[in-house]
Amino acid sequence: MTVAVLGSGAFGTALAISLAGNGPVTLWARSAEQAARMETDRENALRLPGVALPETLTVTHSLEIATQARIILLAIPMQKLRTALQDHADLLASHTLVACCKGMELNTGLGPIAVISETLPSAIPALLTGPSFAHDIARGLPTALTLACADANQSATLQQELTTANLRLYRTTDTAGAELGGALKNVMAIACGAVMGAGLGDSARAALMTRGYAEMQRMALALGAQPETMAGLSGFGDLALTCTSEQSRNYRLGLSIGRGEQFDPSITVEGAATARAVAAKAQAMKLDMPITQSVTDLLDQTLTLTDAMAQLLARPLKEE
Ligand SMILES: NC(=O)C1=CN([C@@H]2O[C@H](COP(=O)(O)OP(=O)(O)OC[C@H]3O[C@@H](n4cnc5c(N)ncnc54)[C@H](O)[C@@H]3O)[C@@H](O)[C@H]2O)C=CC1
Ligand SMILES: O=C(CO)COP(=O)(O)O
Repeated sequence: MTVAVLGSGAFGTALAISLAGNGPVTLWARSAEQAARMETDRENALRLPGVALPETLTVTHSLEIATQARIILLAIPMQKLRTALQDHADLLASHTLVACCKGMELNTGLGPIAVISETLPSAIPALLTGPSFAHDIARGLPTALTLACADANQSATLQQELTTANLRLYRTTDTAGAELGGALKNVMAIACGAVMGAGLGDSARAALMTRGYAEMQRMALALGAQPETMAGLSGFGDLALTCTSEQSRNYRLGLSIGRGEQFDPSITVEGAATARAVAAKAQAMKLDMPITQSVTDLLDQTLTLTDAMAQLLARPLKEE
């Protein structure tokens, strides 16, 4: 077994299903009960109902078994990643660890690659990111993602090993760009959902996506990312998907804000903590990121959507 996936949520299960088409894959579930249920039912009824688990996919609660694999995909939410790595440092050290989360750590402003490097310096950190919904991958629909690893040889090897029949990977060594694209687009998806939920229209959303992309680039380029990465799958591609589809949880959180409805707090919405982390980082870097700041204020309920839109529209006129 070459590959294991840690985290049996929607994305981890979908990736494991797709990778199982290449050969045996182990999916690690944090809960022993869930692992047993998935093994028996051959389905992740909780997060990915209606999709059968292939025979080459084994679900386990034993991290000793899962970490026999050389390549470990970490399908764990960004804000939980550090704890998960610390809790299992002895078993995960020296592996190739491919983070599959999209976000920025709230207390540190770091992305998943930096969190892996800080926590487990002997591991080889990489990132799998880009436009893809778990249900689409699990159903075998065509998907293209970005595999980012600072080491060019590792990046090429991982690209080969993690590409499947329906999951086409592009590679990059620009880990900063890949991380920031995935983190920042979630914030913009909340903004777009809010605008659509409030009935402000498709034109307003297109404006937000475009100015949101400018904001994403402002931070990413200041942090050393390549413009080509931002224009690729992990940046523009994922922004386009997440800001326009109700499959996105970030977008749906925005919709509920725009409609004045409650949102189930148990649903994983990476953009919420990330908006706050990005806003703090932007302030520290003296970067102008008004959409991110508005999303943070909306989430904190210190600003209404009407006032947020009025503020954005009243900003000084400038060149594009
Ligand atoms: N669902 C999707 O369509 C996609 C999700 N992603 C990313 O994948 C990441 C995970 O998202 P989902 O799987 O959708 O979320 P989810 O909410 O379905 O599952 C999260 C999983 O993480 C596990 N987990 C939480 N804390 C943990 C800890 N401390 N140690 C070990 N495991 C822990 C949970 O038990 C759960 O199985 C997020 O960063 C998300 O942005 C990326 C692309 C698509
Ligand atoms: O990252 C995703 C699509 O690429 C999934 O989006 P959500 O986390 O908003 O559901």
